[in-house]
Amino acid sequence: MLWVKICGLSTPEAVETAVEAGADAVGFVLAPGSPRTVDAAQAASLVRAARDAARRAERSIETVAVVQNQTLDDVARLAREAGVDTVQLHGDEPDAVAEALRAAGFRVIRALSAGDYTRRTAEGWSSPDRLLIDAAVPGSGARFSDDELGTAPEGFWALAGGLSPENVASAVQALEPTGVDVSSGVESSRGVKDLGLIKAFIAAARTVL
Ligand SMILES: O=C(O)c1ccccc1NCC(=O)[C@H](O)[C@H](O)COP(=O)(O)O
Repeated sequence: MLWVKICGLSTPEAVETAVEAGADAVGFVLAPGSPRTVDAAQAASLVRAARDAARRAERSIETVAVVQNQTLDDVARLAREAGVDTVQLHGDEPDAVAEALRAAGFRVIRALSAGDYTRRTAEGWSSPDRLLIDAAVPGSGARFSDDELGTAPEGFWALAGGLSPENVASAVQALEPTGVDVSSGVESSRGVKDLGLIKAFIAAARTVL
């Protein structure tokens, strides 16, 4: 089944809606400077809300801290204080950062633009972590064009960037990712999640076989 992550959540209501509607993962932006940014204490409270909702629904939920070009010490501290399962690296973090986070017990998602992914793999780069292929500016609501992604990854990879309840099914049919990730497409205005759009996105993603 398609893995579905709802990202950039900042209220318990939005977290509970995502979990109850069947999301596999929920993401919290711990990178500074975004209208979606939460601090570690807020993220910890959202992680608890996600786990409580998952317990009530008798299902599991993966909690993800989204970071970008922060130091390893900061990222490890934020992830520990927030109590997340997974760290999504959204910048130019060296592989050693991913390795250190794995050694500290976190799962890692490597987020790359389609162009960077294509360039890196052409140079022989590969990653032991799950991949998320995104537009050039993360969280912008922009889509990358399908031809920017030369050959899709072979293992797990999530498609992100400009997805919405209207386009998620056709995007999945075209690119055949293992998962999808959305933030802007489930917002009524930048940084403000719309509970109806969260439910509509998950329902639309679940129509794809
Ligand atoms: O959401 C942000 O503002 C953000 C800031 C810095 C690094 C990453 C950020 N977001 C990542 C995501 O929310 C998703 O992984 C993805 O890029 C969603 O994009 P979109 O649906 O186009 O908003």
